[in-house]
Amino acid sequence: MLTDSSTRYSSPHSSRSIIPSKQAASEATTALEQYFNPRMVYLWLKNLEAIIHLSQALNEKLNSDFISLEWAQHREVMKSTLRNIKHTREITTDLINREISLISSYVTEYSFSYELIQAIGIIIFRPPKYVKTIWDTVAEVVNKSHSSQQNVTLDLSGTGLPNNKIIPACIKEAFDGLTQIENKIDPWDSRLEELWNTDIKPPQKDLLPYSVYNDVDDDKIPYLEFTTENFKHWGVKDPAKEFSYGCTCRNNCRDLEASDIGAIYECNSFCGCDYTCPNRNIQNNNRNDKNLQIFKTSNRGWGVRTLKPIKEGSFVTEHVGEIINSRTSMLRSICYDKLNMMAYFDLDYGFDSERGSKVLCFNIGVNSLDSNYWCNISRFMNHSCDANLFFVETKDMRFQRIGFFAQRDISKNTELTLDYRIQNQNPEFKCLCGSKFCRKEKLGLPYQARYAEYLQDKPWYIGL
Ligand SMILES: C[S@@+](CC[C@H](N)C(=O)[O-])C[C@H]1O[C@@H](n2cnc3c(N)ncnc32)[C@H](O)[C@@H]1O
Repeated sequence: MLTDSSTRYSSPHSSRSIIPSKQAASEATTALEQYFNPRMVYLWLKNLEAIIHLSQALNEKLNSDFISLEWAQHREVMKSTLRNIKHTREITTDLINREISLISSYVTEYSFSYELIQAIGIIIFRPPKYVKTIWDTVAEVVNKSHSSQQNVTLDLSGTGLPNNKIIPACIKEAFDGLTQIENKIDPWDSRLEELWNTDIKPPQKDLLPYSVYNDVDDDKIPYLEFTTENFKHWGVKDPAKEFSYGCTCRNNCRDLEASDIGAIYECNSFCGCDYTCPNRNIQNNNRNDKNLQIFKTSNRGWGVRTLKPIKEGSFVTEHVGEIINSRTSMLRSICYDKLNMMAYFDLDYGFDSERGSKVLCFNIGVNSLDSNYWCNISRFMNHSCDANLFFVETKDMRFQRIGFFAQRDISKNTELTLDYRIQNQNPEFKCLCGSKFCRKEKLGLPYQARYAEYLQDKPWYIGL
């Protein structure tokens, strides 16, 4: 709990107040200015406001520094953020003013409502159909828990994960409140759709960092925010010191070691080598993704291809997105899972950065990389059972990074693919990679064994 009393916030629905420190408030403002576009600002601001109204427990658990800013401060922060932030999209003053006024009108009209949630989602984040589906999904999960009068367990059967994910009571309480509001209010407002449809312009060519090609249909790439570096969502703790360990390679890592748990790591400050070590490509930002293109595939949505040949072992690009902690990832994944949206990349597999200990259970206490919205080109890379890229992780003490490297020589105009290893977790995934090694029906270990064999003796993690 915070101690300094520069700002005091009292929710009208609560007898308690939260007292943030000056530093926390200023950090929140800085984070907003640096990282959030107007849509995200609204999304998180209003979701947090909503949470205050709906659940004390959740309020304490989530982002208390930020929640505790006064509403007047929110507005000021929002305004300056909206005006100063750098966009990859065209955001006009008129749009900003209309968004502010629409949100304000919702706050006045409904205090907090399902409609407001929709407005937030639409204005900030996703087209209407996604918001509706997310809402229905969450409502379904929560309703189930009420009808059975017991904790709801997310069905993880078939994922290969322990089937023990219980939705905390505070989250159920929050969504229950929202569902009650939903029942009272007409769930749709044409103003929202109108705003969505009229004001959000497709990305301007010169603002997009990559070329885009579509000769399959008329689709435009989805509304996303492109970024070149990872950033941390609220509440993400840096990895504990114990997370890192150094290699004992000799010869400045020209004789490389393999990794222990199926992942490959870059060298770090715990290693004996120096910055000239060839196994430090991600941290030295040696990526080379200028010649990549986003293109529409005939059967798997968008994909990425290279317009120039790539040599085996080259560092192609980093996987960039938003680093979230396990709580945030659990909240988001309730929706993402059901919507078949991309899962996360777990950054510190096997290590709980919050408690600083090893974890046995996948995904609990670990930070993840979410590139469903903030992303770079790697977000469009499709899966292949015979992928031409592989990934390497850093054990960076500030936070980890993921790099994609060429598994073999890749000729120009070839699609770049990753092995999501998804069939091991989700047998429902219908792979359309078309490779002769496709494991549509060959799941599990046989493939892994073959993969290990394939990788043996390949010095493929050295950047060229
Ligand atoms: C990381 S996204 C890749 C970009 C995606 N194609 C798009 O248009 O946004 C992952 C999604 O692409 C699709 N996908 C990727 N590889 C696939 C494959 N081999 N077979 C079928 N679908 C695939 C699936 O819908 C998956 O959830």
